Amino acid sequence: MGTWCCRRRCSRSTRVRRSSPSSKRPAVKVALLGGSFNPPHVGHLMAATYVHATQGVDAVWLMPSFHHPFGKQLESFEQRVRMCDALCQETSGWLQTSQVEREVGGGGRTVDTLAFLVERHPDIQFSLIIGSDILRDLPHWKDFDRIQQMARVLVLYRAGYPAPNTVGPPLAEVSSTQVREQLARGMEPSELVPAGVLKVAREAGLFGLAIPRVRAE
Ligand SMILES: Nc1ncnc2c1ncn2[C@@H]1O[C@H](COP(=O)(O)OP(=O)(O)OP(=O)(O)O)[C@@H](O)[C@H]1O
Ligand SMILES: O=C(O)c1ccc[n+]([C@@H]2O[C@H](COP(=O)([O-])O)[C@@H](O)[C@H]2O)c1
Repeated sequence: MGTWCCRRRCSRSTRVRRSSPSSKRPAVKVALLGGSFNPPHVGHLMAATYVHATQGVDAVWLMPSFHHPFGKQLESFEQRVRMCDALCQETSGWLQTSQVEREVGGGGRTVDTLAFLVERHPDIQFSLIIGSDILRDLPHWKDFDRIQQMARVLVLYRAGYPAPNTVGPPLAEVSSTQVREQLARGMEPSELVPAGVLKVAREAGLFGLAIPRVRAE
């Protein structure tokens, strides 16, 4: 019986268990939450927590975009991965960061990422989480029909974006845009972003923040 997680060199102790072909274990269930994560915030954490708590999944993987399909200008992939890792530290280990979009390359289309993951992990059943704000963009997504064949799509009710057939109650009214705006005004968005995520952003001077000076002895 091996263990598996979304990153080859995962340091977390709570990895997703993989069932061997001979065992009768049910398939491992993983929900994917793709996004810019520029930066990750408590809305992402609440969305992932809600799905983990109610939708019968073993793990949730944050999938930061490597190339954003609509060309959004973002902080570097490496720094967004570091911030996602810091968000994952808020959980017992069921939330993990996947760097799969770097591996897949191309235009960052979700259908391509999902096809890659389905082929790589035939023993995992995937769900795809999207917030209800995304519904208006779906006509511009590549092959959304094929996505629905490969994964159960969970549309969460993002506060401010009511839509039919969403799952669950309205989630937090918070966005990365709001966080970036607060940082630009010199405010501390400590109620919107976990402290560990803010620490990464400050130390790396992301979002126009001044890098803290190290005082010489
Ligand atoms: N507060 C929230 N409630 C529910 N879903 C959310 C929330 N914030 C983000 N999401 C969902 O998480 C995914 C990734 O979102 P993303 O990283 O683009 O964050 P964002 O806050 O929308 O960013 P930005 O303000 O930069 O557009 C999307 O499916 C989005 O709908
Ligand atoms: O597949 C597509 O065509 C597609 C088009 C736009 C966005 N997406 C994905 O949707 C997720 C959320 O995007 P965003 O812009 O809200 O950060 C992220 O994983 C994107 O890669 C996917």
